Amino acid sequence: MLEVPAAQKLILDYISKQGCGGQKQSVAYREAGGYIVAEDTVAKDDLPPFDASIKDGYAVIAADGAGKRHVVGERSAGSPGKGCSPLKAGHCYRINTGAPIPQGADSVVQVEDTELLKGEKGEEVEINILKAPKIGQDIRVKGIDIRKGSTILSEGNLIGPPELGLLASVGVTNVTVYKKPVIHLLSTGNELEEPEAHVLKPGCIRDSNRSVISSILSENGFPCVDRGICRDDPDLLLASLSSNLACCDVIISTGSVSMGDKDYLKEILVADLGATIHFGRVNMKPGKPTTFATTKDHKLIFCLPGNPVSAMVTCHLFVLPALKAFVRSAHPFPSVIKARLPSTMTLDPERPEYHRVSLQQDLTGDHLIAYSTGHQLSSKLLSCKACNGFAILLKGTDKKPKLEKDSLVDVFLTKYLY
Ligand SMILES: Nc1nc2c(c(=O)[nH]1)N[C@H]1C(S)=C(S)[C@@H](COP(=O)(O)OP(=O)(O)OC[C@H]3O[C@@H](n4cnc5c(N)ncnc54)[C@H](O)[C@@H]3O)O[C@H]1N2
Ligand code: MOO
Repeated sequence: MLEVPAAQKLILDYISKQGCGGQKQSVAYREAGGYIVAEDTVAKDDLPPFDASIKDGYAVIAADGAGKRHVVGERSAGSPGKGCSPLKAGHCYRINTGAPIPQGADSVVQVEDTELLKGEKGEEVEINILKAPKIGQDIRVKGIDIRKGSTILSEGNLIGPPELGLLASVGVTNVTVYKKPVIHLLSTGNELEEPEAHVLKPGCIRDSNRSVISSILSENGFPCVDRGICRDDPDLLLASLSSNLACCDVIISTGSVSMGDKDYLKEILVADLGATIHFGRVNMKPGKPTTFATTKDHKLIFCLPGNPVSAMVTCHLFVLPALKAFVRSAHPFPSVIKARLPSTMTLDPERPEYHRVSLQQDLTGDHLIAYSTGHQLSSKLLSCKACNGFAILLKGTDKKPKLEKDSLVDVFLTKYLY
């Protein structure tokens, strides 16, 4: 039975050795959120494209020093404003934040450092500058934020909100990214019904795994195709797997991988589809029966355990890193941080455990506090509610059956902390 890090390494090694993924495509920048940049992207224009005022105030000639100025025009953002002659000594323009600096001006004085001396018909005529201005004061020079031709996004960058804003601000409306895998998701089990089932048939339960997994994937920028529920019937399973494999890069299934007499998946994968099973058991709780297989044409197949918590945990630990490696993310694994236990925690005597925790700030201490989400039964999805990480706990031994209060543990982050 493989340990979790060895299983993770095996998956990523396979993806990199067999060259799974890594194909490039051009996408409209409005659709590019969640993609990984495949080619360095350069700015088409300077930002700002002209010298601009940082303050609402007056554009002046610094050498004129403090004292009186005649107001000869105005400049507002996005419009030419009034007056267009180059600024002369003793004159100034009224200017707004973001407006172009008029020709001849070399400094901006914020309105708070001036006083109005004379106005006529609602127009300013003369002002007094209270403090001698410095050259360049409150001017955002052309290209200071981004230089035309400079690299704004590099290969490997994840496109999120600021990256989209960068593309927008320099007019790059198409970007080359790594293609996302086509992912097909299915549940297996005779007992499963759709969540909409009003009254459950005897012995049946509602399918929650597809909802959880498709949501984890989409939260991480990977849409998937929902292929519904497949019954525990070898012919149906084979037909479903074959038709899915014909048009996807990755299959994620849940259920049917343990030791039951209806757990047909592994057998079908090997005997009927000629797939290779790289591992079929992992030394972890939950998630022991997690199975990773590949076809001859290098499609990835993740058969996750049916138990809802096991499916969720293994999706985070194995599927997401694989999908991120497929799109050449520089960071396929989420961060692991140290957190403090607020109370004693009993260790599982059989397997290393990925214990669901809710990380919370401790205003007095130097670490986050990892509160257990309660009973850790593999079926109990309530133990995943408000969980933002998994505490990685070693198997308990006679010598060390539990961790003491205040112990520091490694926590695998599954969500950003707000
Ligand atoms: N003899 C053994 N039995 C089991 C072992 C073992 O080592 N030896 N391992 C156990 C562990 S650990 C797990 S985890 C489960 C996983 O089994 P399967 O992957 O074959 O999953 P199923 O048997 O189909 O389902 C398990 C459980 O989860 C419920 N389920 C399944 N699919 C869904 C779904 N889409 N939504 C909600 N709930 C689902 C299902 O009804 C079962 O209760 O095997 C143990 N057995
Ligand atoms: O491995 Mo199972 O996921 O413990 O219930």
